[in-house]
Formats: sequence, C-alpha cells, structure tokens
Amino acid sequence: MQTLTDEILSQTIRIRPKESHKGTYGRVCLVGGNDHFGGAILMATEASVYSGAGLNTTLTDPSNFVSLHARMPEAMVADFTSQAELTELVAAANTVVIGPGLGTTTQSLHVLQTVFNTVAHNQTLIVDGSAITLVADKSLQLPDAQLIFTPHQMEWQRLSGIKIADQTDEANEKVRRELGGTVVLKSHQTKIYAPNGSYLNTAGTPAQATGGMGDTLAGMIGGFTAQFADQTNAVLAAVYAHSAIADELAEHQYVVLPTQIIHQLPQFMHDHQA
Ligand SMILES: NC(=O)C1=CN([C@@H]2O[C@H](COP(=O)(O)OP(=O)(O)OC[C@H]3O[C@@H](n4cnc5c(N)ncnc54)[C@H](O)[C@@H]3O)[C@@H](O)[C@H]2O)[C@@H](O)CC1
Ligand SMILES: Nc1ncnc2c1ncn2[C@@H]1O[C@H](COP(=O)(O)OP(=O)(O)O)[C@@H](O)[C@H]1O
Ligand SMILES: [Mg+2]
Repeated sequence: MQTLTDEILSQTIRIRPKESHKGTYGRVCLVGGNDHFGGAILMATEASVYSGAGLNTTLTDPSNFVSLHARMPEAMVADFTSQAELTELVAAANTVVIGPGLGTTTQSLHVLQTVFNTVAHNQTLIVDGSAITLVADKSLQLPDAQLIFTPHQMEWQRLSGIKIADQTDEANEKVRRELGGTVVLKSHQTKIYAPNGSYLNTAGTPAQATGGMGDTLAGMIGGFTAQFADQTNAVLAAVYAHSAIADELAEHQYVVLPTQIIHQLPQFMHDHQA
C-alpha cells in the first residue's frame, strides 16, 4: 500500500492552457438530494463547481431548486423525477455523481436505476451515499462505466458483506475486483483500492467528522475526474486535497465545515498546479 503525499497534487492539477473554454474542463451531472437531504447534493454540487468542472448540472427534487440557485448560480438544475431530463442530461455528461442525499425510497431507486441504464462505458460514475446502500439492499446489477465507489465503513459493510472489524486490505481488494472500478473506503484513514494498486491517505483530522463531509468529497471527485485525464490520479488528488485543506483549517479551528473546505479549493488548487 502506497502512502499519499502532496506529490499527487502536482502530478494531477494542471496549469490551464490559454486556449481553452468551459467545454475543455468537463461536464458533471450530480444526482441526489431528496426532499429531506437537499444539503447533501448542494454541498456535492458546490464542491464540483469550486473544483473547476466546466459545466455542472444538478438533478434533484424540485424542492431544492431555489436553494441551489440561490447558493450556486453557476450550476444548472433539473428535476430528477423527469425520466426524460434525467436520461438526456446524464447521457451528455463526462462524469456522473449519484447518491448524496438520494435517500432509499422507491423514487430514489427509480432514479438510480435510470442512471444505471443510461451511463455508458466511457463515462465516469461516482456511486456515493444512499446509492451504495441501494445497490447493496436491492442487489442491483452495476452498469458498464468507469465506476468509483465512495463508501464509509458502514456502507462498505453493506456493499461488500465484510463486517467493519474484518475489512482487511486483502478482503477489500477481493471485493473491489469483483465489483470492478475503484473503491474509496472512507474512515479516519481513508484507503483507495484502484485497479493499479492501493493507497493510504494519512492526511485528515477528526475536525472533519461532521455531516456533509463525504458529500463534499464525492463532488470533488466529480470535479477532478471531469477535468484531469488520469482518472486514478484524479481520485487520489481529490481525496488528498479534501483532507489536506481540512488539516490546514484545523490548525486554528475545532471543527472544519464541509463548505469551508469547498471555499478553499480554488486557492489550494492554484498553489499546487504544475
Ligand atoms: N445535510 C444533508 O443533507 C446530509 C445528508 N446526508 C445523506 O444522508 C444519507 C445517509 O447517509 P449516512 O452516512 O448519514 O447514513 P448511513 O446510515 O448510511 O451511515 C451512517 C451510520 O454508519 C456508521 N458508521 C460506521 N463507520 C462509519 C464511518 N467510518 N463513517 C461514517 N459512518 C460510519 C455511523 O455511526 C452511522 O450509524 C446519504 O444519502 C447522505 O448523502 C449525510 O451526508 C449527512 C448530511
Ligand atoms: N476522524 C476523522 N479523521 C479524518 N477524516 C475523517 C474523520 N471522520 C470523518 N472523516 C472524513 O469525512 C468524510 C465522511 O464521509 P461520510 O461519512 O460519507 O459523510 P457524509 O455522508 O455525512 O457526507 C470522509 O471523507 C472521511 O474520511
Ligand atoms: Mg456519505
């Protein structure tokens, strides 16, 4: 297992070429946020926007439209209960993030199944939060896409069948191979099991232990994978940046809020581009 260092940032975050436009930096679709968990998809969206994804569209419950527009005029919004909008927008994305605040109702399942039926082999699909729980509970068949799962330990227990106490590298890697794709197993020391090897994130702080922290990471992974060509490095850099920013803030703060990490992103990425 390799330990992540700040080298992953300069290996991943590129100085932007002059001749470029929003289309150069990827299209992200974020799907989630039911009528109880609007905050989750709001944070994921804000994290993708602040990571620099060129175009961001959020598919959510209409009850979240006003708050999304008010906080983030940069993002477009659409109704995830409309099958037509969902399929059209998801099909046009480079990266799709599904799960933050999606919930586990029949409607949530319908949205997830539609996304799974729509995504194609060349698209990156980040499966987070409720989407992981639904895949596990309903034994859903996974789509043929570039899959990135972002479970915390309890979600990984549900998805992999491995109890938290038994989540060894060997057992985790075996299930990753069966699932295909990459697994970001979140904890106080997040581990990333990728097709090319596994990585340990020693950055991060208990000041991060607050609701919405993972929703924010999912949005960052969305923004990074949409912009940066090497998909594994994009995931690793997002995980590392999320924790490294928190560590900097925690030098002077007891708790670090997800939105504070998000607002530091443009400056942090500026300081680590190469
Ligand atoms: N503001 C919002 O709208 C928020 C919405 N959220 C959404 O709520 C839904 C349910 O997610 P939850 O994770 O809260 O619920 P879950 O029921 O999936 O998992 C939480 C449970 O797992 C346990 N657990 C064990 N190890 C853990 C670890 N390493 N990290 C985290 N939890 C661990 C916790 O003690 C807790 O009992 C998701 O869709 C999520 O996106 C949450 O992110 C909280 C904030
Ligand atoms: N004690 C801790 N030390 C370091 N990182 C932590 C700690 N507690 C939580 N985190 C990080 O916070 C995030 C929590 O994700 P998650 O549980 O999915 O949050 P939510 O679903 O509420 O957004 C993960 O990235 C995890 O690594
Ligand atoms: Mg979560």
